[in-house]
Amino acid sequence: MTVDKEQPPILELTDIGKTFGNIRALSGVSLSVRQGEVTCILGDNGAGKSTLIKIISGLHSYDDGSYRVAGEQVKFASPREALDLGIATVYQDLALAPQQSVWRNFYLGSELTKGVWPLRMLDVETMRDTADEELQKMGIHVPDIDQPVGTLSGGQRQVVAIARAIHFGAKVLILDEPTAALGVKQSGVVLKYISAARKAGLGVIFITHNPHHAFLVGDHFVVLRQGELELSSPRKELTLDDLTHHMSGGADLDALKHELQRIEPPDVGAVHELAEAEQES
Ligand SMILES: Nc1ncnc2c1ncn2[C@@H]1O[C@H](COP(=O)(O)OP(=O)(O)OP(=O)(O)O)[C@@H](O)[C@H]1O
Repeated sequence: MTVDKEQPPILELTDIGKTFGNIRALSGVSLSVRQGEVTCILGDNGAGKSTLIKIISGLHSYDDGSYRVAGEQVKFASPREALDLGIATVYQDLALAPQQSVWRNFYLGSELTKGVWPLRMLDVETMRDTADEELQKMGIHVPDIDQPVGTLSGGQRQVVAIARAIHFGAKVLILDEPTAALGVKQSGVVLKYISAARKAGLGVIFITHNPHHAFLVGDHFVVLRQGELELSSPRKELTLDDLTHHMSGGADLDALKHELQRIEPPDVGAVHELAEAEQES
């Protein structure tokens, strides 16, 4: 899909601030998400990533700034309101029922029924066939649509959750550290479906600690540091080295390097002599 840069972003956050008591979790954070693009949000523990996605998905309100969806100012009172505008979040725990079949999980919370009360019943056949069809359409091959979702690999479970969000009309897909608990091969499976979601025209927000994973699929990169923007850059203005540098402290790391260069290195020989003298005495 070609992205029309003149189109307004589907999500636009400007100068967002959030405090919890006297902890300032976010301050002056601005972010635009466009359809057909993957926006990566990176940052260390406590940087504010979760707080930011919880604001975007309607779990938290924001204290300062503005949040627009398709140009309209919003202040969500619940995740349901965000979902109604097509903002879907796939959390790390996936909210799947491990003992239930793949197709049942695909429809979890949105089950189809047939017949009229008092004979209303689950429309098992349609759900089973549609889930199978939808997964295949996205190129997701699960060995058996009837197998419990808990028997799939971590990567396959992630992609079932992604396919489900897309099927139920997500325009923006928020993925909360989907590769964090996965090995290289399984991470590759998930990254492939992040690309597929972008190709399908969704705006994808990919939260990760891993600059290598981000750089494989990202169009725009945001690094948070202690609740503030350390970096916001399109792919064409950035290398993987730049991104890794910003992730590992950026300006602070440069200052430390500079400081270390100024300090005389310790005289290791003198330290040995001192230790020997102490042993002899
Ligand atoms: N509900 C809350 N109450 C109080 N403080 C909170 C709350 N949620 C987050 N914080 C604080 O806000 C800051 C940002 O936390 P947040 O969880 O957003 O970071 P993060 O980047 O997602 O970290 P991690 O990668 O460890 O999940 C931290 O100092 C955290 O302790």
